[in-house]
Amino acid sequence: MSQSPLYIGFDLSTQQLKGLVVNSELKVVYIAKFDFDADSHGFPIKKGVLTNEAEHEVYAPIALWLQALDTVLESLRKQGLDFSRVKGISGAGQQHGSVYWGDEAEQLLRNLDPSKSLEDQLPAAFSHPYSPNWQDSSTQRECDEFDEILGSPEQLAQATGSKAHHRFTGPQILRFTRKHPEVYSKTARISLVSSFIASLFLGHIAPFDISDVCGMNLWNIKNGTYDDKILQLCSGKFEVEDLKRKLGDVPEDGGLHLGSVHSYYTKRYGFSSDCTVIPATGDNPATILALPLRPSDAMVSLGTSTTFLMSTPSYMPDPATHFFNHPTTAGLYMFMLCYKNGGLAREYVRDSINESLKDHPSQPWANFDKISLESPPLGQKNPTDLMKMGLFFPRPEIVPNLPSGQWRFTYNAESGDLQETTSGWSAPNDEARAIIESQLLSLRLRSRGLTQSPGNGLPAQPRRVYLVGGGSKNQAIAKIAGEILGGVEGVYKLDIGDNACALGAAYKAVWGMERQPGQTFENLIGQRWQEEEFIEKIADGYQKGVFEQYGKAVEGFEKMEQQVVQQVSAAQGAKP
Ligand SMILES: Nc1ncnc2c1ncn2[C@@H]1O[C@H](COP(=O)(O)OP(=O)(O)O)[C@@H](O)[C@H]1O
Ligand SMILES: O=C(CO)[C@@H](O)[C@H](O)COP(=O)(O)O
Repeated sequence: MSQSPLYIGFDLSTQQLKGLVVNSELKVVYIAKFDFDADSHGFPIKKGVLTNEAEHEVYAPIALWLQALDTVLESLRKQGLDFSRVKGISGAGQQHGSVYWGDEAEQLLRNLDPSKSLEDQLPAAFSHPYSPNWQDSSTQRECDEFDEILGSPEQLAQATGSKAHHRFTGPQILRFTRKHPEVYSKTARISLVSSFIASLFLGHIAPFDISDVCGMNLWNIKNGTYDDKILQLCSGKFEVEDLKRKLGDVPEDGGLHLGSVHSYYTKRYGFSSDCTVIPATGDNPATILALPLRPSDAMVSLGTSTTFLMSTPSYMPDPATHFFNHPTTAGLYMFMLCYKNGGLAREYVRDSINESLKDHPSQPWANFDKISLESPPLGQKNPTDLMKMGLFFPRPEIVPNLPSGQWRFTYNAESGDLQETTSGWSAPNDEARAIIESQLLSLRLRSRGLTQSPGNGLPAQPRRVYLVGGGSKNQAIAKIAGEILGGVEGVYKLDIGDNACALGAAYKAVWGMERQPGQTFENLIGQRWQEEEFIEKIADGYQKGVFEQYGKAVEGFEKMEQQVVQQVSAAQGAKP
């Protein structure tokens, strides 16, 4: 029994690298974490990234991730992991980030020396030492060009699953060709963060993953190929064939055996030489693999970003949302909403509440949670009071596309009257519940086309809402999520809380290695899944009355967003 196989999932996210080990029964046996700000040395980063505010650039040093990988493996060894039992490795990478490899990359990867660290020997493999981060918003010009190339943002979304977004890899590459033309011409290959993780383990450059490639604005989802017209645009003044070589092929099978782990890992850590690398995917696609998700379920990932995820057989792209190929199952898609102002925006409110109370409790969220739970929905002490709602964006937002700023409104649900005002607002306390509500109302507004009535005359809503990511520990958020999003069976959290994407990546490795011919991910994981052990109900879902009241608030919220977008466009002199 001691030799039973183990599988590792790595999660290379914005603020940390995690390694999580599971057995064939899907039980977690080891977890190691490297927090970029707290545990790294030699990088002047904040929250995992560097910024160049003048150009709205956000990027991460790649050498930091190399330091993190050896440290996480070392930590697993110290915990007693017998690496020889590990039969498969997969990973989850923050989406859209790109890694630029130079001419010597393949040779350096092939000849990794186990007596040296990755950080000591790989920096020369990169033509550029930084990876543009998903929080970057430097590519407005390129996004405009991408949105036009097929005729409209709608047509780009129809082809690639998304309209152009600042963080998407295609616009980022086009900007790179303009800002760093010499470096681009010296770049042999481009990886996503996901394929970068797989490459480090393989000892050569791994292909893109079938789901994560959809985060580039380059892949035609229905045709299953790169879109030639878009590639032509993306290559800028360079040859399109050269860009194709840099990007490489995209295998369709998310469980493909890419090859065995490089001898660096067998010699340095004791991995078995038959340990197999399975394609790593994006952190959001990996998150939906952390449980056998049904098409009627919703997941909300409360990480640095907030994302809303559903698995669906319907491909219904729209400029306000994202569709990706499902990471394991052909014919299914992942629907996603993504917000930049997630965890860090909530932290600002949390910190200003602690500051105003001059109270810095050991559990920093204690005051924020207490105040949110004591505040009535939408700030309405009486049903006739005006609803309070706002937008809280310390960083430029994705949906809606707005610059950083704060806007506060009151809304009369009976008359439809909406007023921009701070009167009646008591800052910062009213902002605690308001920021949670604001983020969740936006999710409800944009996902309502995908939910259905569960029957018995109930309104359309998810069957269950699963919360994952760092914020899933938060009781106040869970309660308000149930009130706003509903969920006939309730709001749940995974037993492993904020490690869902690493877990999904580990499950992907289990499936890749142990599946029978033709066996789907859902079938294999569904058979081994132990609901009572793996998930916990943390809040009620649908509650009659409050759900309907929030339904009225969604109408006001939509109006409020439109008004702010118009105001900002008018101020910028652009059309809305
Ligand atoms: N108790 C809590 N309540 C609300 N948010 C929390 C709590 N604990 C952690 N967080 C949030 O979780 C975020 C990190 O989540 P995580 O999923 O680990 O991040 P990543 O984006 O790096 O994957 C932090 O930004 C923090 O604000
Ligand atoms: O840009 C997106 C998705 O489109 C982000 O969700 C990134 O994938 C980073 O996620 P976290 O670090 O917050 O997990």
